[in-house]
Amino acid sequence: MASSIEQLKVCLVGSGNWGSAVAKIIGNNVTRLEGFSRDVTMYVYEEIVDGEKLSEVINSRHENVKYLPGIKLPTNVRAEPDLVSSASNADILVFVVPHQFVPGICAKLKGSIKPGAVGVSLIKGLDANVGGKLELVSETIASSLQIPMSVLMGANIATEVAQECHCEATLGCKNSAQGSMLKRIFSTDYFKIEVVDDLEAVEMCGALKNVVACAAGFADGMDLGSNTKAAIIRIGLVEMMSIIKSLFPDSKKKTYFQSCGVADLITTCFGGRNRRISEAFVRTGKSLAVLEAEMLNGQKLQGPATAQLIYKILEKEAFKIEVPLFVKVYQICFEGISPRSLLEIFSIVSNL
Ligand SMILES: NC(=O)c1ccc[n+]([C@@H]2O[C@H](COP(=O)([O-])OP(=O)(O)OC[C@H]3O[C@@H](n4cnc5c(N)ncnc54)[C@H](O)[C@@H]3O)[C@@H](O)[C@H]2O)c1
Ligand SMILES: O=P(O)(O)OC[C@H](O)CO
Repeated sequence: MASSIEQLKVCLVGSGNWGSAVAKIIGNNVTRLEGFSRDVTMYVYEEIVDGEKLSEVINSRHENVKYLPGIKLPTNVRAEPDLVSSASNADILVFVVPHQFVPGICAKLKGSIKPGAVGVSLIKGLDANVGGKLELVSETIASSLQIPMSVLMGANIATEVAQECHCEATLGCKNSAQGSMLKRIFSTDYFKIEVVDDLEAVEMCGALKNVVACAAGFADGMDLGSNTKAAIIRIGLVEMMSIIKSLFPDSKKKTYFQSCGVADLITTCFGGRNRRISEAFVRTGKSLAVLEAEMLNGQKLQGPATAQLIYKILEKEAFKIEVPLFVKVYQICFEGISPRSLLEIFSIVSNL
């Protein structure tokens, strides 16, 4: 960490829907908190929107018109299309890009990070290392950039957070001083943060709930009703706990009662894009890739890719756990089996 008299500078690596909502929070917080620089940079993957560069639109109108329209960003948040320039003098790096882009971003940032910088990942997804073993996104970033990482996960539909609806989130952090410091930059009177040290379980919850959301969306697409969706959420939670316990035996049960656990699972199965696209997948018969392109306006899906990774890892490790819901979501997304086969999970479910 930088010395206490230095003003800690924050960089958001990412400027999508969630990145922009969090930029609003951090941009406002650093203007009232002691010890932080007012200047916040936000890395923008440059694109042209209605004939203008998105980074220039954000800097002139203080609004991310593509990914978070209708929400004003603080004027001290500066959009920067050059990744290395945006991040190289930051003390706190907030990673908030779809997980698909993490390896490319880390490769570009390697060697350009300020000594003593710390990172926090808001990314809900998983990675695999060169040996094909599961790797947390926070681990990928930590090992690639040689910085300590924390994670922030929770029931946080970005637009609702940006509209200042009451929300909670879980900060997974192994170092209590870093946890307190990070809590300060994210906390507001409408965004409540709880710090826990069960980092791995917090991050895994954030990634795995997207797979359950796909199952919830398939059920919605088949008009199966609320009771069936509740059963899917329950089974999904049991399977999430089973996967997490198998991979991280020291993980704690109480973590599931944090915002990152049950709460995020519920919100994502009702209000998230993974649910929405999965419903459309059943109703229209179009591919997930086509629906992602047609319906998400540049936003990315995380659930199907996470289902695929988990399936491959469980297969490779020959795990002795039963996760029929996770397997069905993978098979529906990638092997062309009928969404109706999801109903088969009800005859083979495991219990807590
Ligand atoms: N949106 C939410 O409600 C929400 C809430 C909590 C967590 N999250 C998580 O936050 C993470 C980021 O999601 P988001 O919603 O901010 O993003 P998003 O899906 O809204 O936007 C996609 C982003 O990716 C960028 N991009 C496209 N191609 C790129 C490339 N090649 N390299 C780098 N960036 C590229 C786009 O410019 C855009 O900023 C995800 O892991 C998501 O699961 C999202
Ligand atoms: O829109 P989703 O499905 O990516 O979910 C958004 C958030 O993760 C909910 O907390």
